[in-house]
Amino acid sequence: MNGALFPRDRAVVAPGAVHVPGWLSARRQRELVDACRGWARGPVPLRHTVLPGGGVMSVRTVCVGRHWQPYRYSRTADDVNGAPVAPFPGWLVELGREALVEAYGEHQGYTPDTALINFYDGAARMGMHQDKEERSGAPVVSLSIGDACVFRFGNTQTRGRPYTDVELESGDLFVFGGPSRYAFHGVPKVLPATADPATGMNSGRLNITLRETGLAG
Ligand SMILES: O=C(O)CCC(=O)C(=O)O
Ligand SMILES: [Fe+2]
Repeated sequence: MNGALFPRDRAVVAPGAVHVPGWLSARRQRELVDACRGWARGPVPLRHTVLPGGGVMSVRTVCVGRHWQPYRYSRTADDVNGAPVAPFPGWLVELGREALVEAYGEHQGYTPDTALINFYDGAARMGMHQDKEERSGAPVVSLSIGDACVFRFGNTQTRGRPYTDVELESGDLFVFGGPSRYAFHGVPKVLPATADPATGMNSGRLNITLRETGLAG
């Protein structure tokens, strides 16, 4: 938060992985929360993704642009209600570009076409995984709003160590690209009741990741 007692420093967590604390203003956070609430109302509802082995993710997700299900993208939410997903708005492309300029000093024509919007309650978490359904090697832009969490950012080889635990707070930007694009990462813990209601999130954590899928059509 901008009014934090101890300002947190920007950090390069690994080559190509940049954490920018407090990047989103309170107003932008509220706008994003409103937009995400709208997408959660439809045409595809928030859902707990079911994994091929039968496991159910504790996070609830809705997608924009393309729908993600393990482990592919489609234009329709085939494992939810079959509806076409909401279109990816131009302002979110611009936000992604601004994020890359902030992280790397340039955006190199970044054109994200898909967002995964994850809602975490206090007990939700996300296991270590790679984002690798995209054909494009462009960076992933991650925005966090609401309750803080522990974000674990690892290496490209294994789910385990070495990794770095980063506390992501409301308004934080995290970008991973280049040599870190396919690093394993996850959310071992949400820190309940740390959200400032002024961000529009009374409880829980909202995370938005922007991706360039590189898929045609
Ligand atoms: O919630 C986060 O910070 C990470 C989300 C994530 O890794 C994903 O949606 O693939
Ligand atoms: Fe991910």
